[in-house]
Amino acid sequence: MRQPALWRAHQKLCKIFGDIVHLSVFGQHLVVLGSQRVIFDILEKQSAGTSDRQQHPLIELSGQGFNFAFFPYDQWWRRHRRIFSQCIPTIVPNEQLLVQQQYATLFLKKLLHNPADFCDHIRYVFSATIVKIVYGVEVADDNDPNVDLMVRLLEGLQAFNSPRILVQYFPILQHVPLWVPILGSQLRMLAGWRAAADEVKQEHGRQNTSVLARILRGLEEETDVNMAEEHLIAKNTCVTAFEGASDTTFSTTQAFFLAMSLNSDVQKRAQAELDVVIGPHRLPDQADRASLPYVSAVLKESLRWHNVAPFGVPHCNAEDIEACMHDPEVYPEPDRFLPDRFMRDGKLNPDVRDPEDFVFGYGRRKCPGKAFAEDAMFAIIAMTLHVFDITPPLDETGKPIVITPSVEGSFMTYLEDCRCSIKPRSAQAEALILGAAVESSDGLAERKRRKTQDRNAFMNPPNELDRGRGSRRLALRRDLGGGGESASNVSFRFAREGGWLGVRARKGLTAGPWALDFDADEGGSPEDTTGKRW
Ligand code: HEM
Repeated sequence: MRQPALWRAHQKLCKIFGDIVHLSVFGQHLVVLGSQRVIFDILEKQSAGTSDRQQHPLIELSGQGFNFAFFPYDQWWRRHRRIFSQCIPTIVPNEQLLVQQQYATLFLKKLLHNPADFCDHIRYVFSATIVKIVYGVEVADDNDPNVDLMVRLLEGLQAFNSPRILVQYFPILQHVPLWVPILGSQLRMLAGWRAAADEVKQEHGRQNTSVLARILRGLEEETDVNMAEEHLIAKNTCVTAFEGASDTTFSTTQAFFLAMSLNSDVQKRAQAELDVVIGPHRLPDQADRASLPYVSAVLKESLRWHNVAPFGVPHCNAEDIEACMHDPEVYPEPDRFLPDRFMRDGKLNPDVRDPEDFVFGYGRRKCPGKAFAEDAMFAIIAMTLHVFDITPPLDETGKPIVITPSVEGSFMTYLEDCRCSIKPRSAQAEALILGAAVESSDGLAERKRRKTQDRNAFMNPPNELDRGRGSRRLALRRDLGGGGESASNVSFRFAREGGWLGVRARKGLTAGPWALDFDADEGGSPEDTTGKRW
C-alpha cells in the first residue's frame, strides 16, 4: 500500500488473481477492478449501486466538507451536481470558451517572458480561468492576494495525498492538544486549510456575469425554496468547480510539456499539422479543433500517459483506472508517449478505446468538468505547440539533461521532475505572441457577435460556386455589388466525415466580389449557418 506507483502493484495483483481483487487494509475493504470490462460492468452498468463515497473525518478536518466530489450518494449531492451541470454544462458555452482563449493567450505571453517558471504559469492559467468564470474575478498575476488564498485552498486537497497525516488512520487523534509535537503541527496545518476554505466561500457580488452571480440572481425569483440551503449549495458548487478544475488540468498539462521535450518527433508532427491548418499569421482556437486530429491525439495521449487521478475518486468500491490506461493489450507499449495509437488514415481512429472514457471516472459520479477540461487543455496545447519548441533542459555545460518520468502523490499524482527548455519556434512566432491581444472576454464576446453578423451577411445565396475539378481548392464567390460593406473574419463550416472543419476567410475582406478560398482535404460539401448545402 505504500509503493509510490501503487497502481503498478495492483496491476500485478490482477495479473495473478484476476480482474477483481479484494484487499483488507486496516480493516477496510478495498476492491481493485483491473480491467476495462469489469469497470464498465460494475461502475457504469450498476452505477446506481456503486456511486457512493466512503466518508472519512479527514474530509471535514482538511476543510473539504464543501466539495461535493466527496459527498455520499444522496439528495444533497444530487442538488449540488444539478447546479454544477447547469453552470458548467457538457458542451462548453461560448462565453466560457472565450475566457479560456483569453487566458491561454496570456499564458503564451507569460511563457515567452519567463519560460523557466512554466509550471507556475500552468497553475495560474487554469486557476485564473475558472475563477473568472465562476466568480467573475480577474486574477491579475502571482502577486494577487487571491492567488495565495487559492494555493492554500488547494493545499487542503493534498491532505489526501500525504501518508504522513496520522489522523487519516486514527481519527481519534484529531482531539489531541495542539502543543503535542508533530501531531499538533499537523492539526494546525489542517485548521489553516479549513480557514482558507471558509474564506473562499464568502459571498461575492451579484452584479457581474459570473456563474455564482447568475445562480444567486436566479434565486431572487424563487419563493418556495430554503434560501439558506440554496445559497450554501451555490457557494459549495463554485468552490468545488474551482478545486476540480485546478490541479487536474495542471498536472496533465505538466505531463504534456514533459512528453513533448522527450518526444521531438511527436512535437514536430503536431507542429506540421498546425502549420498546414492554421498557418503563421494567427493562433489556433476551438473552431479549429476538428481540423487538428493529431493535436487532439496528443491531448488524449497526455491524459492516458500520465493519469492525474489513477484511482479516480474511489466509489464506495475502489477502482484502478491507471492499470487500464497502461494495459498493453489495449495500448501496446503503454509507457511510451504515442499519439499515433489514436490515429488511422490521418483521422482519429474510433476503434481505439478512448482514454477519456476512463480518466474522468464512471457512471453517475463521472467528472462533470470533462468538456470544460478538454477545451481548456486543447487551447493550451494547440497554442503552445503552434508557437513554441519544447526541448530537454540543458546542464551548465549545455548538454541535454535526461529526465526519467516519475510521479509523486497517490490520490492526485504529479510529475516529480518536468524541467524543459521552452523557446519560440521563430521570430515570426514570437511576433505572433507579442501581437496577440489579451482581450477581456467581454471584448471578445462583442467581437464574436460582430463576426456572426458579418458571416450572416455573407451567407446569403452565392452568385457563383466554383469547384476546381480534381483540385482540393474550393472557391466561393459572392458579389455584394460594392457599397462599403466589410467583414474582418468570416467563418464557414465544411462538412466532412466525423465532424466539421472550421474554415476562416482571409482577414480584411472588403465589399464584393468576395472570394473565400479554402483547402478542403477531402470530399463533402460546405454548409451555411442555415443548414443549406452549397
Ligand atoms: C484533466 C482534467 C480532469 C480529470 C482527469 C478529472 C478526473 C476526475 C475523476 C476521475 C473524477 C471522479 C469520477 C468518479 O467518481 O467516477 C472527477 C470528479 C469530479 N470532477 Fe473532474 N477531472 C478533470 C477536470 C475537472 C474540471 C475542469 C472540473 C470543473 C470544472 C472538474 C470537476 C469535477 C467534480 C465537481 C467532480 C465530482 C463529481 C461527483 O462526485 O459527482 N474536473 N474528476
